[in-house]
Amino acid sequence: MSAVQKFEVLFVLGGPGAGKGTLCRLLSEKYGYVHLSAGDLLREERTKPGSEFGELIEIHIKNGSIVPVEITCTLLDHAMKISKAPKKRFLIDGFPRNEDNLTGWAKAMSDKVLLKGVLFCECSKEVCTQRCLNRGAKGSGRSDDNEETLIKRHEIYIKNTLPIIEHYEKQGLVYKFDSMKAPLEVLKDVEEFLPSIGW
Ligand SMILES: Nc1ncnc2c1ncn2[C@@H]1O[C@H](COP(=O)(O)OP(=O)(O)O)[C@@H](O)[C@H]1O
Ligand SMILES: Nc1ccn([C@@H]2O[C@H](COP(=O)(O)OP(=O)(O)O)[C@@H](O)[C@H]2O)c(=O)n1
Repeated sequence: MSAVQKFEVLFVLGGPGAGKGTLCRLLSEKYGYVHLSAGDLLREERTKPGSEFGELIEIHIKNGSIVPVEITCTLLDHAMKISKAPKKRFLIDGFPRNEDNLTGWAKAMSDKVLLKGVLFCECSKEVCTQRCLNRGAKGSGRSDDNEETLIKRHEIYIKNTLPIIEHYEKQGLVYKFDSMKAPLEVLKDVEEFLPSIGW
């Protein structure tokens, strides 16, 4: 009897506005990897009629704080299960973002998923902030692309997310690249890394 094939996952982390979503979209278009953005899934859940979590999610997003992992992990798990992509290779964007995300994921998902690595989009706070403000000015419609929330998002990134990246770094799982470069250059750098994980 053959062993059940696990879903393969790359986490994509970096500051708010570092370009995680942009990179994931490029990779997904070119290679067919499934892009799952934790933030997008939460925003979608927030607006579902009758969602019991809508209000709680909006409070966290507006405040720049992190939604409890039970909610986020359930959304990710469901999205992975219903994915029809032929190759079960997932880019999980913006997760895990704090200790609660990390432990909740390990508890719920470690049997089903093989973590292949962590892509770390390195970008200065100034550039990240400007990108989010531009995104807001261009009509992202996001309740968190404003200066006040961005200060909090950045603080949470430094205090809660960087230690998660360090945790994975100790395991030799992190691939760092300069996401201040133009999107296609970022893509090219990441493409050099992919063969090392067999993708
Ligand atoms: N490498 C890049 N160079 C310039 N602008 C970028 C780059 N990557 C993303 N952007 C722009 O910056 C904003 C934030 O990018 P996004 O991919 O949504 O970041 P994140 O998912 O990390 O929040 C978007 O408006 C996007 O078009
Ligand atoms: N794992 C996650 C990811 C996002 N979020 C929430 O969603 C917001 C936006 O996250 P995002 O990944 O879409 O955007 P960026 O802040 O990376 O630009 C965060 O500030 C959190 O409030 C969360 O609670 N938990």
